[in-house]
Amino acid sequence: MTPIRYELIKTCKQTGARLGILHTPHGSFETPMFMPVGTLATVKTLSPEELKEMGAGVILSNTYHLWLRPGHDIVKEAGGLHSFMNWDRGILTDSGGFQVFSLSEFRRIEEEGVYFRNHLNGDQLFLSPEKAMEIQNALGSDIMMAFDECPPYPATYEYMKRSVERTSRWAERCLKAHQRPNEQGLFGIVQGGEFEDLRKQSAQDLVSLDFPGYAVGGLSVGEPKEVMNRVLEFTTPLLPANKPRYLMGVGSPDSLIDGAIRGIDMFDCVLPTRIGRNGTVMTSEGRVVIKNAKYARDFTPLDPNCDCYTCRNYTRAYIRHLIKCDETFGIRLTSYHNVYFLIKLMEQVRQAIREDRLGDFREQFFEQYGFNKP
Ligand SMILES: COC(=O)c1ccc(CCNc2nc3cc4nc(N)[nH]c(=O)c4cc3[nH]2)cc1
Repeated sequence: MTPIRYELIKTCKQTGARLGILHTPHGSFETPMFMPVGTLATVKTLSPEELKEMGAGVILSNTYHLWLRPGHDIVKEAGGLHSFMNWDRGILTDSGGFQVFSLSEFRRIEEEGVYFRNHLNGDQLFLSPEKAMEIQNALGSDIMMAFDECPPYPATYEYMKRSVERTSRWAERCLKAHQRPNEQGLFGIVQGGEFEDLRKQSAQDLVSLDFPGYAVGGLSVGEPKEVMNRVLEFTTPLLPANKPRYLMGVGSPDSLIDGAIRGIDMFDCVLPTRIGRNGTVMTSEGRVVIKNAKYARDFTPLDPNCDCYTCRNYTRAYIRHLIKCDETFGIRLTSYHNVYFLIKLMEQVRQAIREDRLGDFREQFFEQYGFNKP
C-alpha cells in the first residue's frame, strides 16, 4: 500500500482552504506547501542545507531532464535521487509529459506514447507511460506523477475530450507499470482544460483508480487567472477530501493564496529561482527589479519585512551591484530570498487557516503587495 498519506487537520471557516499534513517516506510536512523546483537535481544556486533552514519539505525534480542528463541509470547507481543530490526530505518528480510539450517543438502523440526530439541535440526520442514509470522508479522519488498530456491553451473541446480519454488510459498503464507501490506514491493528473464536463470525466476516471494523491494539470499554461480560479472551483470538489491535491506549475503569490482558498494543498513553480536569476525579487510590497537605477544608493534590505539571510545581511545597492556585474553571489542572494518568501508565505497561509481568517489575510496581502491595483 502507498507510503503517501494525507492527514486533514482542519478547514478554514472563512474559505475552502485546508490545513493538513503530507506524510512521506522522507518526512511529514504541513500543507498548504510550496515545493521549490530542482529540475536537474538542484534548486538552482541553493544548497540542501539552505533549503532545509528555510523550511522546504518537498522539492521537485524532472523525469525528462534527468533521463537525458545524467541518465536515470547513473542516478539509480548512485542509490537514487535522494543520495545523488544529498536531499533527505521529500522529492516529487514530474513525469515528463509537460516538458515534452513545452520544450520540444516537434512531437507526435500516439496511443503508445509521444515521439519527439531531444531539445539538446535533436535526436529522436520516445516517451510512454511505461518509460516514465521506469525512469521515476530509478530516480526513487517519494511521489511520482502519472504520464499525461498537458494540452496547449486554448484547445478545442474535441481535442481536449480525446486528450482526456487518452490521459486516463495512460494513467491506468502507469498504475500497471508501478513497480514499488509500497515505497513510492503515484499521483494521477486531472486534465480537461476549462471544460467542466471534461474535468469531471477526468477526475472520475482517476478517482476510480484510487491514487494516493491527485494533481490538477493543464493550468498555468497562459490562461487568465480568472479561468484558473474558475476551473479550480469546479475541480477540487471532485477530488477526495482525504487525499492531497497538487496544482502543477503555480506559482505567483496571488495564485498560491487563491489556490489554497480553493482547496489546493501542494504547489510548485520555477518562478522564484527563474525571476531571481534576472534580478527580480518578490517582496511584501510587490516586485522589485533590482537593476533599476533607483536602487543604486538604496542601503535597505530587499524586503523591510523579511528576516531571511539575504535581507538580514545585504542591501539593495550591494545586490544590484552584484547582478549588474553578473556576479554569481548576486543570483544566489535573490534566489534564496524568493524561495524563502514563498515558503514563508505558505506558513502565513497555514496560520491564517488555523485562525479561520484566510479571507482577511488575502485582502491584507493583496493590498500591501499591490495586487488588484487598477
Ligand atoms: C518566470 O516564470 C517562469 O519562467 C515560468 C515558467 C513556466 C511556468 C508555468 C508552469 N506551468 C505548468 N507547469 C506544469 C507542469 C505539468 N506537468 C504535468 N505532468 N502535467 C501538467 O498538466 C502540467 C501543467 C503545468 N503547468 C510559470 C512560470
